[in-house]
Amino acid sequence: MSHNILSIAGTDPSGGAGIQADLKAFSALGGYGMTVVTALVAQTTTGVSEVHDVPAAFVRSQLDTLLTDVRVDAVKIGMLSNTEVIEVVAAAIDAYDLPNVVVDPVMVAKSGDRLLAADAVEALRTELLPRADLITPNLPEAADLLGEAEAADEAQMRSQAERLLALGPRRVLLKGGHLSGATSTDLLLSADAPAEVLTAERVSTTNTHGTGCTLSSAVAALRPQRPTWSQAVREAKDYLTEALRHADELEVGKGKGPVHHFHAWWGR
Ligand SMILES: Nc1ncnc2c1ncn2[C@@H]1O[C@H](COP(=O)(O)OP(=O)(O)OP(=O)(O)O)[C@@H](O)[C@H]1O
Ligand SMILES: Cc1ncc(COP(=O)(O)O)c(N)n1
Repeated sequence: MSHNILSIAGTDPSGGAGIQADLKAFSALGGYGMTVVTALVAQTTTGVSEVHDVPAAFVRSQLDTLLTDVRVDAVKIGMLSNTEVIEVVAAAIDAYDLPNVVVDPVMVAKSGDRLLAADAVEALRTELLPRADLITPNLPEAADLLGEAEAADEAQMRSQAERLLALGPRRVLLKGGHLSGATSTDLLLSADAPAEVLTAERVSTTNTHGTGCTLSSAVAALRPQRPTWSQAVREAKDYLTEALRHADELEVGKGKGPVHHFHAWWGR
């Protein structure tokens, strides 16, 4: 059986993050990829120069057009720009009863540029988080969602993940990529299963553009093919680590380059 995986996100012309990264991960992991574009972003490995938001009504039009035709087996949600777009996406999750909803609460690109309006964090917290089967915040996003300081160690990550779970998502994957050390550790917390610590070797590379997009998309692609969320998340993390290990083989741009999707797949 084939699986249709939808990305609702913004673009990256350099192909390392956003919808372009999502499609690469879906394809490499055996999903049929589809997209609803929320924002056109002029960005590359060195940063964002301009953002052109797609009007919320046209995001709705893309969703309605697609979802009245095609069955969706999992959804990855990335950059949503503003409150209106968040409301449209939340309404579509309900109206079409979308399954396996993975929300990557994208707020700020690695370059420091904002991808979500500051006044839209509240809508993300109240409208989208409770509709998510899994959320995948990094440490600054977790802090922003909770209105707290950033976690500085694994113990603080654990207590923040618990408070994020209380905001309504079925599961939380809190990513520790922004901490330092020999390993890069994430925490998976859910209401109905024991907490899991996912540890991987910290790959020595500056080519980390789109790691968050890749991880959340890999989970969405794998979830319909695996019996549990835990299994999908663990394999997605392995996939990302492999893609990071081969990132330096690519020659893309002068800044933080992308991870290597297809090599990651060949390595499996
Ligand atoms: N150098 C690295 N080596 C191995 N894994 C890493 C490295 N950097 C990040 N990761 C992993 O990549 C995933 C994304 O991590 P991170 O916390 O950096 O998220 P992010 O900031 O959302 O990514 P992005 O900036 O692309 O949105 C996590 O699983 C994290 O553990
Ligand atoms: C459209 C879009 N979505 C998400 C990210 C975050 O990825 P990163 O933090 O690695 O730049 C991005 N840069 N662009």
